Amino acid sequence: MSLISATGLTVKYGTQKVLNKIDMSVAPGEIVTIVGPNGSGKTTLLRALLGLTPAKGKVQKKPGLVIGYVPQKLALDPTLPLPVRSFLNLPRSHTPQQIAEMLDRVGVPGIETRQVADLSGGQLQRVLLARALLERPDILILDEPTQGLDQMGEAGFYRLIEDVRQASGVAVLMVSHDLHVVMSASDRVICLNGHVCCEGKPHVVQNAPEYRALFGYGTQGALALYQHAHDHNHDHGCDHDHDHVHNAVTRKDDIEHAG
Ligand SMILES: Nc1ncnc2c1ncn2[C@@H]1O[C@H](COP(=O)(O)OP(=O)(O)OP(=O)(O)O)[C@@H](O)[C@H]1O
Repeated sequence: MSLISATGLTVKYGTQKVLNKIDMSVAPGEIVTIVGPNGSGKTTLLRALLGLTPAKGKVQKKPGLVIGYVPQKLALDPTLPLPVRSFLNLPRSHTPQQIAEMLDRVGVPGIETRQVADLSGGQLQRVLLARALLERPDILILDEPTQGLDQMGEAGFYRLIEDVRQASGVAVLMVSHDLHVVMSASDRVICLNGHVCCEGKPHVVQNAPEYRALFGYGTQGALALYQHAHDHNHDHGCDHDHDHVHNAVTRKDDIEHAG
């Protein structure tokens, strides 16, 4: 049984349909990454799954599911004094030993007394991850967890996620722009553009015309890093017009079966 699933999930902001009939799920222990261009609805999908954004359709969660959520942005007043230890004790307190062990586990040992506002981007991401993990989640939901990190920082963070999964069996659903790392660190990739353009194992998705139409070899073309042969068939891809969802879903099915 999946931990969390969506069926026909649709979100509108005013008249703008941001998500159209999304079907997706995450199984126990799986690392699933959502990729898609800016504004394609990635954050909205996470928020709808979490019940933070009103949506039509169905979200089903395993009974008693514990979710560890790391949002894209931390809404903290930088002038407010907030040591790491106090931050990690929100919303529930933990023993000093639990906190010390968790900080060690995520690679930032001994920073309990540092101010959250003074942390580097990479340290803050790890503290946010520690806070989510302290809740002993069945699934981590991470929204662009490596935003603002350099390439080394990104790679290190994804290695850490993989280690955490190995050690605890936690499932991971994340949004990422770091396609190069995503492709190596995910069990499954969902390519989103208002609807699910394609999904499957990373190597299957990266060869899908829908994926190439979105990410191609352009500015975000991390694909070029590990695939140099040019394929001339990448023009007919994920349609930005949501009326063509039926075609995209058919294509999605083809890809899944091909994988
Ligand atoms: N609260 C809101 N009210 C109105 N429109 C919104 C709201 N939140 C998001 N949107 C719009 O919905 C669309 C999808 O936004 P979303 O943040 O989910 O995209 P995204 O794929 O996460 O983008 P990015 O990669 O830039 O983070 C965008 O056009 C955005 O402007």
